Amino acid sequence: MPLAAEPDDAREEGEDQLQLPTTTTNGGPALEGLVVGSYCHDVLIRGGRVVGETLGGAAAFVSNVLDAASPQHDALDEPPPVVVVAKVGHDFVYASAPAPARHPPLLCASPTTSFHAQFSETAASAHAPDRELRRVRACDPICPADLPDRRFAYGLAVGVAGEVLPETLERMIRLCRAVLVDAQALIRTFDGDGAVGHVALGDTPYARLLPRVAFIKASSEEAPYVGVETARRWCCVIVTEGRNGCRLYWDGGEARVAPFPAVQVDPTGAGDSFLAGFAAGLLWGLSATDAALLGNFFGAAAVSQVGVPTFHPKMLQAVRETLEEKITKGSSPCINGITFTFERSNMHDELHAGLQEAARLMSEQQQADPANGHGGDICST
Ligand SMILES: Nc1ncnc2c1ncn2[C@@H]1O[C@H](COP(=O)(O)OP(=O)(O)OP(=O)(O)O)[C@@H](O)[C@H]1O
Ligand SMILES: O[C@H]1[C@H](O)[C@@H](O)[C@H](O)[C@@H](O)[C@H]1O
Repeated sequence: MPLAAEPDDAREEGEDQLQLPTTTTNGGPALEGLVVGSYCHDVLIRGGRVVGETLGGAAAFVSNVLDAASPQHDALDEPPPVVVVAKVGHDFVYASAPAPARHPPLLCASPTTSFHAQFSETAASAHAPDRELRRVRACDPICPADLPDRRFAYGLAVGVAGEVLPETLERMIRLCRAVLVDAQALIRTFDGDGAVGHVALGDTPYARLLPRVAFIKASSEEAPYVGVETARRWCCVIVTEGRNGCRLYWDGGEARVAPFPAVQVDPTGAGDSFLAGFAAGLLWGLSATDAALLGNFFGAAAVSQVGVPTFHPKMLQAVRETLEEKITKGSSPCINGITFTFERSNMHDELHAGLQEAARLMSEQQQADPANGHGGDICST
């Protein structure tokens, strides 16, 4: 399978002079990540009433998880760096929220992207959306020239409003050893009213880039537009299934990965947090199927709070201890290898059990602080 495990070698003139990732004190390459996608304003509406206004944009959820869950570098005692390329307007109201404060966006003359999420009064089903999204404002797209001129260990293309242009994704592929893509960045359409729809990936200019992407993640609703059977010939496809966990499809195999229990108060950002947890799992050296456990864990954490979640230090400590205990010292980050391992390892079930313990701490935290997440339950009827 042509996984882009090395920086893409079809480079443009001048790109050979780009700075390679700096090396760490132990001689290994610094696993710097590149996240591309804009922050946005989310307005949550239910029964015609605004029930929440939050920071949104996949980049906010993704960087929140990567900062919390990436393995710490032994020598530096801090997670490897993540560079976020996001755009907002002067009207952006969340500049001091933790994720944008750590990863400041580029300021544009156009307004911040804004979504209205209309929640259904009835429970969602497997393939029916739990909310209808409308893009009411759109910031400028992110262009290739907005990306830093250096190489990264991995990249996440996580647009929400069509801001990751095909040429920007192509540039990411050139700069990053492995690129993970959220299908929502590629297949969303917006009608005159801003209502979000989907187009078949095969009919977009992104389709030709798929063989140079390592992983594409889609929700069950988006999966038919991605075309799992075709896409899996090119890269590993991950389909998230809400409270049922997820499935992985690669050329020659597939796996189902069990979920973690959660009391869902707001589904927003579940897919974003899943993808970041999955990437963090690869950084820890897990196989793709094992890394999806960490994806499911952070997806469950996201739905337990309204907006971008806050992780309790005890819960994060439990996650780290589980990973440190299960992962053999010296195992190299999967994302940094020549090829990826997809199959579940023989410690998959133990890893699930260890993370389940951390999930228990998370739900205790939620019960102790029901207002956690800025204002209650968006979902229940
Ligand atoms: N109710 C839930 N309970 C436990 N885990 C959940 C729940 N909902 C979502 N998750 C976790 O989050 C992952 C992503 O969820 P989902 O499939 O709903 O993505 P999505 O539709 O892209 O989400 P969003 O668009 O809201 O970000 C799931 O694969 C699962 O691991
Ligand atoms: O903040 C959310 C979130 O990033 C979702 O993943 C995306 O689907 C929405 O468009 C966005 O408003």
